[in-house]
Amino acid sequence: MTAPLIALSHLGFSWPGQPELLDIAEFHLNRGESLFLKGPSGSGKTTLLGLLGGVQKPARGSIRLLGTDLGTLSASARDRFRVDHTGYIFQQFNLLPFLSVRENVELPCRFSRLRAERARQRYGSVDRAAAALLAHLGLREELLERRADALSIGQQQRVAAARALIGQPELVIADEPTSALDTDSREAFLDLLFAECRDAGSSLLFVSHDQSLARLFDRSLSLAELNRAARPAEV
Ligand SMILES: Nc1ncnc2c1ncn2[C@@H]1O[C@H](COP(=O)(O)OP(=O)(O)OP(=O)(O)O)[C@@H](O)[C@H]1O
Repeated sequence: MTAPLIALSHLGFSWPGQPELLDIAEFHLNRGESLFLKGPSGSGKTTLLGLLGGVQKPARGSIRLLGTDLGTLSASARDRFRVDHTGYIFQQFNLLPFLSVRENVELPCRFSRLRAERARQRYGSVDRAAAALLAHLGLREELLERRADALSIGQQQRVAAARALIGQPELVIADEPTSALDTDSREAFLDLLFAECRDAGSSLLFVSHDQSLARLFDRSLSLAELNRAARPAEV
């Protein structure tokens, strides 16, 4: 059996001056698995994603990604490790407005040699990788050189997904990426995202309030059930 992609053990975390927010005995995500993580507003979902990406450090316990304990890495090594192995889709997409669509998608390959190399191996060049991913996600080719802020919300979301997927990171993290879309567009976007993650062999960790999407994933989990520090109202 292969080791899980993420293995979290006895994690504790609190923001400065605040009571303990997360107390999680065990959590794992398998290679290639898609997981739906739900929880009410303020329950710590984004904080957990930050810990899994090595943005924050746990006060206790360990988080292993690909067998590496993130807590043993320096801040700069964690940053490198994150960009090599994790793609993010944020709720507000966080595209750089003054860059073109293509430049936004290629950004992770500027910071990660590993992802640039994988993109080249698979598609011949980083440019071609960006164009292919955008085409798979349904974005018309003539939009490639447009500024990112000239796109509709649905189009920006596809650009954000292509940016997360370029260079086949082992983990794709999506934090409420569909909240700005109507129900039909949400499911259509998710179908494309699943197909691309499958193709790249990436695991998908997807956070949302929208319980109706849970049935589309391999597994669904409630943070409140996992988290022993959850307030009773959250469970
Ligand atoms: N950078 C920060 N500094 C201090 N406190 C923070 C920070 N980020 C989050 N918190 C606090 O941690 C708690 C959990 O926030 P978090 O954003 O992780 O929840 P969430 O479940 O993702 O919420 P939402 O669904 O509304 O996005 C909140 O009480 C919040 O105020």
